[in-house]
Amino acid sequence: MSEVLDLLSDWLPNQRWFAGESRPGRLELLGSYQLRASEHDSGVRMITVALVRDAAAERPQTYQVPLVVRDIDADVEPLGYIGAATEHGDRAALVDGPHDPAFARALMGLIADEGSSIGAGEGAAEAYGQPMPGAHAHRFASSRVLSGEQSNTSIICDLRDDDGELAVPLIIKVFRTLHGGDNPDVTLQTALAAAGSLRVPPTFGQVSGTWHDPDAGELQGHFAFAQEFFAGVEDAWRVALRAAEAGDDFSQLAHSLGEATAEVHATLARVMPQVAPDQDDVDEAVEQMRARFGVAVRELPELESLVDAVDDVYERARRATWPSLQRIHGDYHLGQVLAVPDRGWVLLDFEGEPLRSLAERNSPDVPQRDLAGMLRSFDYVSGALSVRAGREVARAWADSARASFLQGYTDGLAALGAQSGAEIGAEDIESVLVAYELDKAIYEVIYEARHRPDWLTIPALAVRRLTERHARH
Ligand SMILES: Nc1ncnc2c1ncn2[C@@H]1O[C@H](COP(=O)(O)OP(=O)(O)O)[C@@H](O)[C@H]1O
Ligand SMILES: O=P(O)(O)O[C@H]1O[C@H](CO)[C@@H](O[C@H]2O[C@H](CO)[C@@H](O)[C@H](O)[C@H]2O)[C@H](O)[C@H]1O
Repeated sequence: MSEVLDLLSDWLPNQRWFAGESRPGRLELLGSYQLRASEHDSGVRMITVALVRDAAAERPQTYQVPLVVRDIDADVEPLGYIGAATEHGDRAALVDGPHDPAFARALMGLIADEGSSIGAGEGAAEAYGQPMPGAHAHRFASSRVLSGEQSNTSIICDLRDDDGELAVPLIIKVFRTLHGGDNPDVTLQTALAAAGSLRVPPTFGQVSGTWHDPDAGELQGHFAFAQEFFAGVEDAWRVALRAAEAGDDFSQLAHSLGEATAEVHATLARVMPQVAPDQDDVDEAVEQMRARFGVAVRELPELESLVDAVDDVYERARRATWPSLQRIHGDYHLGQVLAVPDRGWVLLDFEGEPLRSLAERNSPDVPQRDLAGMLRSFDYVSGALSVRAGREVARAWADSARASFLQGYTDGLAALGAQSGAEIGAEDIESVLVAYELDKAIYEVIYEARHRPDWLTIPALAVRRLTERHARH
């Protein structure tokens, strides 16, 4: 395995989902579990899923790396090729599992058959497949990795029914960074689907498991999540960008997006716990915002000059009456929403902000965090077009989308008879919303500084604008 770990140390930093800042030191193998290859997949010697830890990193992370070991002369998808290693005295090709149909087929089978895999030897991990009650498994036909920037790796599985006709495909998201505890992407979407919500894709099933962490001991978490895939459907980011570029009115779509958001919040409030916040909860939330601003100043020192203005916004929110806390989306933006024909808006990726701890992301939160996320996204549409044009464009478009979205949310809650926030004054709600909008823009400063420096001006300008607009007179 040491040869494989060396190969992975070189390969890992080039992956979009690698969370470290530089090449990892020697990776540590925490455990592994094996999947059985089907007789349909020839030339496969082994399918093993390695759980490796980048222990030398400032914040050590555990990654899930499925590996398909194939004959050295196998025809391998170039994007998935990791390298050659010696296996039982013989050279073999190592393939990143999601890029290999043998892994996709085996993973889908683990879920559909409610299978289990107990790794062998020291540091063995365990994995359990669990189908959603009533989910029907069609026959695996082929698979491919979803392209695009992703924090995880999603595999699209094309399926065939008993008559050999193409059936609705599946998307299996393989979580790359593992944490002990529930992954909200799985728990929230499964709860929404079980409640009959049409605002998330139908759930097919999940893989969860256990592994040993040298610091934390025995951990349990989610490894993969499978849902129906809406083929050929665009996300709202692309729809909105095109509309703004063409100067097309987006207010009806923004209004219905607000209604869909209200529907999801109302369902989550019904099926998951709700908590009335006390002053300690509020203080802690505001403290997290202040801490985040500190991190952003380290990424972009020019923000230091805004410290008093930022604090004014947060202090006003701290003194406000807050709405009930409940489970929310957590990292809501236009890229997380699909416009599905005959179904309407469908929400994806309930994992929460990748830069927050899992414990935070699994706690009841403020619905305004989601509203703020989407408002920031309208600003990003204008910002992305402005970066491209070299001058400010589409600001009126963003303002109109913003107003329609908020109106749609209010109308949606009213239509559902949901009370969230209704007992609280409009001024208090506004103070909380503005604080979360500012907090999200500050989060985006950190995110863009680390991932897309060309876009850093978009949230940086927003921080300035939001603090100016809400400065105390
Ligand atoms: N069920 C689905 N149907 C169609 N497209 C999907 C589906 N799930 C995800 N996608 C596409 O995959 C992209 C990434 O999915 P997401 O869950 O956000 O992954 P990540 O956590 O890696 O960012 C989405 O923006 C969307 O375009
Ligand atoms: O989708 P992820 O969970 O990976 O979210 C992260 O990446 C997003 C970018 O892909 C980032 O979103 C920011 O950019 C979007 C445009 O690309 C914009 O619509 C969002 O409003 C903006 O926040 C997200 O913040 C980050 O967590």
